[in-house]
Amino acid sequence: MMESNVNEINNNNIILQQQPAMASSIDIDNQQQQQPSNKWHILEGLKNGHQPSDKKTIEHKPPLFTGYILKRRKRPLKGWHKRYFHLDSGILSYAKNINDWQKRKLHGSTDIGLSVISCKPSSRRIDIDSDSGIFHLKAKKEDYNQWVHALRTHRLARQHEIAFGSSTGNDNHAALASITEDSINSSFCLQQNRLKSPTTSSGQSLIQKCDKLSSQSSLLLHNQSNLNVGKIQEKLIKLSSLLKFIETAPANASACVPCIGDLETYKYTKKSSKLLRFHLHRSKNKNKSKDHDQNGQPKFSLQQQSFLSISHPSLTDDDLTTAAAAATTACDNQSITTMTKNVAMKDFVQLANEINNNFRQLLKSIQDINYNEKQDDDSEERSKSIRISFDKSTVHHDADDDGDGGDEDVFTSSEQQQQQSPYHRTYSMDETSVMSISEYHDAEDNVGFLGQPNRSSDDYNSSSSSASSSSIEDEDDESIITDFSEDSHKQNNCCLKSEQLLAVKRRTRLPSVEPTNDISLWSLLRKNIGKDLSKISMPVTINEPLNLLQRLCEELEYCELLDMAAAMIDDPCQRMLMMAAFAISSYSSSYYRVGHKPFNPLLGETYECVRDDKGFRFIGEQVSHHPPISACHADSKNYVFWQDMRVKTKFWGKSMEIIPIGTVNVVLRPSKSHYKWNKITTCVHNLFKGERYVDIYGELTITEMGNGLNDQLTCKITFDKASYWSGSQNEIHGMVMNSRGQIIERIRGRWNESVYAGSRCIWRAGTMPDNYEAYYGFTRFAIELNELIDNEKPWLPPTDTRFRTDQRALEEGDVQRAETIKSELEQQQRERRKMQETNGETHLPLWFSKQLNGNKNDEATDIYTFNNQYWDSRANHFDGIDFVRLW
Ligand SMILES: CC(C)CCC[C@@H](C)[C@H]1CC[C@H]2[C@@H]3CC=C4C[C@@H](O)CC[C@]4(C)[C@H]3CC[C@]12C
Repeated sequence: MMESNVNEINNNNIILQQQPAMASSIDIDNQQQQQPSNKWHILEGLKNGHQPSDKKTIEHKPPLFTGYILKRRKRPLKGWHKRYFHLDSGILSYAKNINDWQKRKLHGSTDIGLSVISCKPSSRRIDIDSDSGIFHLKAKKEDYNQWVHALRTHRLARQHEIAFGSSTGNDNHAALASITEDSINSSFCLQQNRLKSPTTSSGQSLIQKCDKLSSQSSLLLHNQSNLNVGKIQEKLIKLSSLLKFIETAPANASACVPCIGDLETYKYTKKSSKLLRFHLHRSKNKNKSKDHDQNGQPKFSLQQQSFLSISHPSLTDDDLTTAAAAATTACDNQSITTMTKNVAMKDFVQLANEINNNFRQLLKSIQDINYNEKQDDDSEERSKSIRISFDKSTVHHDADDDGDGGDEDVFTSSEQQQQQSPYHRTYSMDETSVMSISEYHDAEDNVGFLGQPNRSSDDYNSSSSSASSSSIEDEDDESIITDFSEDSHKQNNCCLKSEQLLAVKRRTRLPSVEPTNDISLWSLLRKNIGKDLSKISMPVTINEPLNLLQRLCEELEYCELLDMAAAMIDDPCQRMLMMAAFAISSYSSSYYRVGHKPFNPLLGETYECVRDDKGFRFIGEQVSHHPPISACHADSKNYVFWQDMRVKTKFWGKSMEIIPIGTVNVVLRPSKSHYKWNKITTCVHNLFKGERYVDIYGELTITEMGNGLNDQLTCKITFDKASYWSGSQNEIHGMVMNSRGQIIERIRGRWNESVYAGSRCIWRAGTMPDNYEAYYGFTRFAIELNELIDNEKPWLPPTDTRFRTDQRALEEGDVQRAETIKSELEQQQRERRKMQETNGETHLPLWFSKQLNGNKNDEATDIYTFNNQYWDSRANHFDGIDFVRLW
């Protein structure tokens, strides 16, 4: 039922007709109880026929409900803690305990009318996917049913309130009076904030200002308790109440009538709107005309309806009808409401002005405090003697590097390092910041060189054969390091000494713009709440024309940072900073890439990427199918990089969490230091409606081993969850610690923009190419990854992704062909798997070997290491290799 309705919406067939009243909320409870208890299911939202007069169905003011629930800690895998939750008027807020709640020390709060709630009775889990994040909750046995019931009734009442407003003007006043402090945090504000609607009217900008102010105030309340902010808080509560009232009351006489007409507009815009065809990007003013009427006034009523319908997929097209009908009825009370609303708006403006002035004063005091603190910091920093010994302007490397590196330990001084460096070009960047090299290419013609495919195989043999002989038998990290150090001079030759260097002009745009996507993501995902999605076959239009192996290679976009780190032989701390910047930079491309997912590589698929201009060669292979695991290895004169990764994907109702499991390894050849770090979680919010955005959170810890010194450094980087409270997004902060736990450097920044160590910018993301929104949000480097260069073709194995036909068809914009081929290829893969199973065979990767971790049940911790045979074999045209035919 739900599905068909959603489909109808997606097919633009909104049926404007009344439906008979649905079951009461108690019936819905019963329905819910009939669901299998060991499965996740979603609490149904406002249903057909839930009309304002339908008093039986909607409890207008469900009773306050409070109590303790276990809440999963924000950092993944860190257990549960007991928290006090308070559910009033559809707003769920929580604090550490009841005392804190009474003192208003809230940890968070959300409007559950705007959330998707899913439950799993067998484990008493309740997950709330809200605009302020996902709450994973677990109730006590005796409380579970009551919580579910309370959440359901509050949610219905709240949705009802949002859709229809309170039934009379008086009710609105009552609601206004009864709004408690926590409604300050209501995601009503959050929603405004997230949607970042264009500010065309003064009212709208005030609303945004109010959002900002209330978040700032909460920060101040937490951090500057000695400042007199009580009064401001009071005013903010009032302001927030007014805002809520203004928002929920019908906008004006003309806004009432077009509600139904707007549904038509909605149908139309749905097809054309970039937002709704799941092509998402961060531009803020795109849908200006759609969100505003001719006079530039925001279409509040329409926004609310369409928001409800998509954000709450459980609301059907009929609900829209009902909402529209209710809005029309509300016109009868028009004059009363409009009058009250005008008064409220005046009050709002006055109050906002007062608060503005108050904040100015506060801001000034804080600036004074900050200024004093900064003075202290600066003097401390000046006194620090450790400085980057290497000067960015000295990274001028000559192209005539013969790379034969006769000496064992060639990297003993930074001067020598410069001579040995792989660069065939000169950096001309400001400060130490690193931009995408691809971007640099754009500016300077012919600066990139591709290793000639028919280079002498000796170049490779010398490096990899020796490595392979030792690394296969070496199991522990230490021995791997020894291995690298021993052949480091040989590895220096790896892909840089080419007899004939060929200037390659790489492409700067994809062959075709991304296709429009009108599939119903919701109908695909709704049955899979809480599940790992790797097994679901998705339509090809959800994909971008890159696969996961290529995305792993994309993590090397800012590999210059590794070269810089390698150059800092004598400065472990600065080296660690560069490693940190590199680890952070690998997430930056995700910012514009929320609209699509990469292709899942087929089992045995490989991807190589030889980049002489960047100084590395990369090889990746899909080594396991269930679970899907990708392994990769890259080496350069300065470093070796490898990782294996499996991705767990969880869908929570409105958002999707992507949890990569695996460890990234980098060995810097000159200092022989080995760095390891974990991966962190990516979450795509607003999958169905609103501005889809990606949040990356968790703690990334880089450890250094084997630098030959006793004092081994650790760098802890925290990727903060986007927070309404602090108004922050994409922020990271971290510190480098010595083995005694003393902090020796701090970093901060944003994973999508830049990283600073003190006031020094150590990395900055490259600018995006023109018109990137129409091209999957690809960076310049990403555009280059799937390009099949003629000279390379004869050297690639048949399993190389660049020969994959469905991906190529998608890249060329031929969606239908891509779709047909994709399902054929997946079908063939299933058949191969079946065959293997019946023959009792197991798949063995060609280029990586599995090291069992000893725990049979935990495949996630199996490690795949490079067997060092790929490049040798490639030089011999993969002679004797029996490739699976993948396409
Ligand atoms: C339904 C669709 C549209 C949702 C889109 C999901 C996208 C955003 C997901 C699917 C697979 C994900 C990627 C899987 C693996 C990695 C490698 C990791 O080291 C960095 C994050 C990164 C690169 C993820 C980024 C986000 C990602 C691309």
